[in-house]
Amino acid sequence: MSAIEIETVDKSFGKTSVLRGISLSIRSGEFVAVLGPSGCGKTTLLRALAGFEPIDRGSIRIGDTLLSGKGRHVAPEERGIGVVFQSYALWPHMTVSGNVAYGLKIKGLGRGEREQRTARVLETVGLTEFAGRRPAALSGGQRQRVALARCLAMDAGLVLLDEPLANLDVHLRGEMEEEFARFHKTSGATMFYITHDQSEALALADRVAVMDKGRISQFASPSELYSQPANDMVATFIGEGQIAPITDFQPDRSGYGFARFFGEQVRVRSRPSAEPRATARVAFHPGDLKLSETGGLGATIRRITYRGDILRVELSLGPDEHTFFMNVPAPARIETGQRVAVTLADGWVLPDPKAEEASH
Ligand SMILES: Nc1ncnc2c1ncn2[C@@H]1O[C@H](COP(=O)(O)OP(=O)(O)OP(=O)(O)O)[C@@H](O)[C@H]1O
Repeated sequence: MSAIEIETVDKSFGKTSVLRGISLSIRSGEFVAVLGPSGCGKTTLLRALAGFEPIDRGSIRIGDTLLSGKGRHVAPEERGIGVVFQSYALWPHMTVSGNVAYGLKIKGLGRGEREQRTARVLETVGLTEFAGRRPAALSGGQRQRVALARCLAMDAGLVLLDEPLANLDVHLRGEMEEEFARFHKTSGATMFYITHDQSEALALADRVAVMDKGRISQFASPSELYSQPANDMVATFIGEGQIAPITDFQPDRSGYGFARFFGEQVRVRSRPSAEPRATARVAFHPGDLKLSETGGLGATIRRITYRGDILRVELSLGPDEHTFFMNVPAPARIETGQRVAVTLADGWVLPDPKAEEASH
């Protein structure tokens, strides 16, 4: 299976620009999730990759083959791409094995090979005993597995999944996440997984492309998105991130530095290339604020929400009473209205947008 190169793809519907200069290099066998708020263009990108949607500009390649771009548009059925939609798209009148074998028949495979291959992929996805059932007699998760089996049978080196878990209950979602991970491992296929659920994206993907208003905001590993967001959108979208102003930022060129957080000196992380700045902004998560017994910043507890193993605490901080959220391990002896001292244990200094612009 070859790598996928999506280069500066634009797509508009009438006057609405939906994809704006999308570029993504996806490695062979990689599990990539595309994550973003509703309407940001995720499905349109998937449809462009699958060949259901012609693009206005740019190109899409698999290996050396140009699929879309420069006056060329390869038809969906000729792209060798498997697609799993949330609505499953199974034939209701066919059995499970009929659904899996159908594509093979169209491909011109003889009966013997069809049956053999169908039996093999049904075993891979654990559906052998359901081979004779019709889709109506299957659970949502089982239908998903039929759709996956179909991709496997067709030897799809690239599998596109559009919100495949959206119709499933929470329990089944967990099981199917494992199923997708297993499928990825055993098939070696490249996976392109669209979702607006970040826990799904972060749990499954090698790299996540965060989309915002038709652009890629950041394309990075889950841990990099979480701990080194490239901009405000990613910082606040991932992991309940928050942003606060800092002053007197002094980086030390090793990826760390010091700054003043509401006047208190804190240690922060930044890009090693970051320059000193009189004012900057720091991104952090609710778990990065800690209650302190030995001094720190004065804060007032505004609200406490019980979340099982943690308490989610809403605080107001600093002279302007900024609102922030902090996680406190439960149980804890704190109450609404209480004055407490907090410290910022970890934070990431957001890159300077002006410096970014200058470097491009
Ligand atoms: N065929 C179409 N004609 C006109 N506008 C369209 C068409 N398809 C999508 N759009 C518009 O393009 C934008 C992006 O839609 P898209 O379905 O790609 O977003 P999405 O990120 O997948 O959203 P969601 O998570 O809600 O499914 C939306 O504003 C949508 O209304």
